[in-house]
Amino acid sequence: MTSENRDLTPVAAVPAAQPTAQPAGQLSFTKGHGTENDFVLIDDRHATLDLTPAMVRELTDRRAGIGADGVIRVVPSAALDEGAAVLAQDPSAVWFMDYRNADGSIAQMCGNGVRVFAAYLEDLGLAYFDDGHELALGTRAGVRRVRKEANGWFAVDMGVWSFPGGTGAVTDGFDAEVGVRGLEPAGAEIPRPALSVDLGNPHTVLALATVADLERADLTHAPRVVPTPPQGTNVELVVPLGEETTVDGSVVGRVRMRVHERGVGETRSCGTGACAAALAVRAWAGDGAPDVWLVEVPGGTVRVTMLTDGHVELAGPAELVADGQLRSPVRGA
Ligand SMILES: N[C@@H](CCC[C@H](N)C(=O)O)C(=O)O
Repeated sequence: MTSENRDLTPVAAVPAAQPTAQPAGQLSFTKGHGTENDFVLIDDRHATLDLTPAMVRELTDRRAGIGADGVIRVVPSAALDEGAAVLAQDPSAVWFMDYRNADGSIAQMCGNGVRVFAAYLEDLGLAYFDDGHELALGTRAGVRRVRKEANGWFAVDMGVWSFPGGTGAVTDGFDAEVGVRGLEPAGAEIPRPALSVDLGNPHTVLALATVADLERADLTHAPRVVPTPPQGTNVELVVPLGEETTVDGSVVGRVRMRVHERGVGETRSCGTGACAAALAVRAWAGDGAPDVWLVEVPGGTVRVTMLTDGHVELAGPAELVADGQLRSPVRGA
């Protein structure tokens, strides 16, 4: 089939009598991950599922449920209140990534999730990436555009980023403080200067001196951020690893990162967090710092590229690993 004659029209507009993708009492799912940031994916193309926070907690439970860092639901943009702004921005963004953290909370954006969502849409036959096709999709942070690279990675334009502390507040490179357990002897938790970065969702980046410091950090407890962000924040601990020249002569920066995610805890990767880490380290490095950064996380490596229009691009793998069906209905109690 060529790109000209594909019909990827969402089915939100079809009459209610059409069969639903998720019949009552059953829930089919797919499990996927992006650099080991893992998700339960649900095909709700007919927008029939009332996904409650309690259901999300049941699904993501690593002992009593399927287990994941979050849940991602495929739903037509036209079926959600938040989808109206997306469709006004780009009418071709017909599918919406309804992302939930493992604790049931809603987040505006998930960078690894967007890539896995794109792979899932492709697997469902709801999107294609051949012929260099770029997919527009809806998120709570606005429209995101995704393309597939020759190596199978997905590259996402993550939109406009900012340092919410403002240029004045970050002239010395910091606008917050973060205390992390495990860094100081005898349980002390000394606040260290950090930088807030907005990727549609909130991040606070703290630089550490050595990889040994990074490994010593205890992220079983949420780092203490001051001032306390009203809606919480994701905290990235980073160690800049320097710059290297690639075979094509370009210079890339390298960063090692661990993350404590809002609404989840420590995860093995965070795509928006990787963008925040690269943006912060690049700002701290000053003029002449590279525009391309490889961010090493416990679950793999992603690439972050500064685009010319004030946007940032995230690229990395997306894997679908299993399809399944819940044996008992999700109670959502
Ligand atoms: N893992 C995601 C971020 C998910 C949302 C985050 N926990 C929040 O609450 O903002 C990513 O890959 O970006």
